Amino acid sequence: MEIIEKAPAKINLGLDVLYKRDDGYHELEMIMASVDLSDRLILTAIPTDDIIIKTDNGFLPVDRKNNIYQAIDIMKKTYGFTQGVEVNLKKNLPVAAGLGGGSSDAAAAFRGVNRLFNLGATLEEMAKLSVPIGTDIPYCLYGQTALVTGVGDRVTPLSHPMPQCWIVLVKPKISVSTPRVFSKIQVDSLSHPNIKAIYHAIENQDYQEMIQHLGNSLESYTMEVFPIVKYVKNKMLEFGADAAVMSGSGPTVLALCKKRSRAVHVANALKGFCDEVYLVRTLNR
Ligand SMILES: C[C@@](CO)(OP(=O)(O)O)[C@H](O)COP(=O)(O)OP(=O)(O)OC[C@H]1O[C@@H](n2ccc(N)nc2=O)[C@H](O)[C@@H]1O
Ligand SMILES: Nc1ncnc2c1ncn2[C@@H]1O[C@H](COP(=O)(O)OP(=O)(O)O)[C@@H](O)[C@H]1O
Repeated sequence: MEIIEKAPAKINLGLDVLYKRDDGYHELEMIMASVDLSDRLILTAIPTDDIIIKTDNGFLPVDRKNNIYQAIDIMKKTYGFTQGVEVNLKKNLPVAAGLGGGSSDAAAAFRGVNRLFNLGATLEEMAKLSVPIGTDIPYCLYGQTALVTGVGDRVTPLSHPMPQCWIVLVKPKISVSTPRVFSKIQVDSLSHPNIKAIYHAIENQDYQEMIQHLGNSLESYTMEVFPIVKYVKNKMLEFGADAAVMSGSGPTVLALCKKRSRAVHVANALKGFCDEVYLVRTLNR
């Protein structure tokens, strides 16, 4: 039997870093959503007690350094199934992009193993198990527009998905290390977006109000170190995006457009500057 799971990219419409916690992590307040650009995992039970990962992306680790491996391993240790698992990973998401590619793959592995062996694990149980692997995984397990707080472990789905729109994702040809960004920021010097305003705009399904408040505390650091990220954001606005904001720790910048024709125009214009340009839709959930 094989199980197919999609691993959609996550975006941060709002990301506020509140303070550094005693455990060394940062307290965050975020509004996150998912888009229709996904990795695909095919999970198959195997008789030997192994976790085997095969992927079309030759740059990814396929051992316990892969988030998928860690997710399956912790589920095996927690729920005690004896069979092994083979995972075929079709990698469509850019790596180290700020789109939660590894985290979403891990979330898909949690869901897939749960289904493959009928473990009966709840979302809450899997989210709790997932935090040591990656603080973005709890959101990816829920996969719907949500207020996310704590280190990323407290997920509160909103009663409405973010208003439908077209999104242009542009990933400059650089990789940004999330741990490095968090180790370098000075919380006192960060900007702080109004997360509550984004939250209420989405609850009111008010696209025009929502786009007024998008923001990301981590932009200032990533843009200072990688000016190309600021350049991409400015070009998106210059070519007519309704709004633009960096996703996560970057380097991907996302542009929101209500009209498809405008999104196509922005995407085509940005292809003149970056290779990795994706025209996507919000997942309506
Ligand atoms: C910044 C965000 C925003 O959605 O996404 P990305 O940019 O990674 O996509 C996330 O908070 C990232 O989630 P994730 O990529 O899973 O990070 P993790 O591997 O858990 O953490 C990497 C390192 O970042 C720092 N970290 C992470 C989360 C947090 N709330 N405070 C932190 O200080 C810690 O040093 C941690 O060791
Ligand atoms: N299944 C996976 N997909 C992508 N990256 C992975 C995966 N497993 C482990 N990694 C590692 O995680 C790091 C980037 O994770 P990723 O989630 O793509 O970044 P981001 O959270 O910024 O989107 C890379 O160093 C990559 O080697």
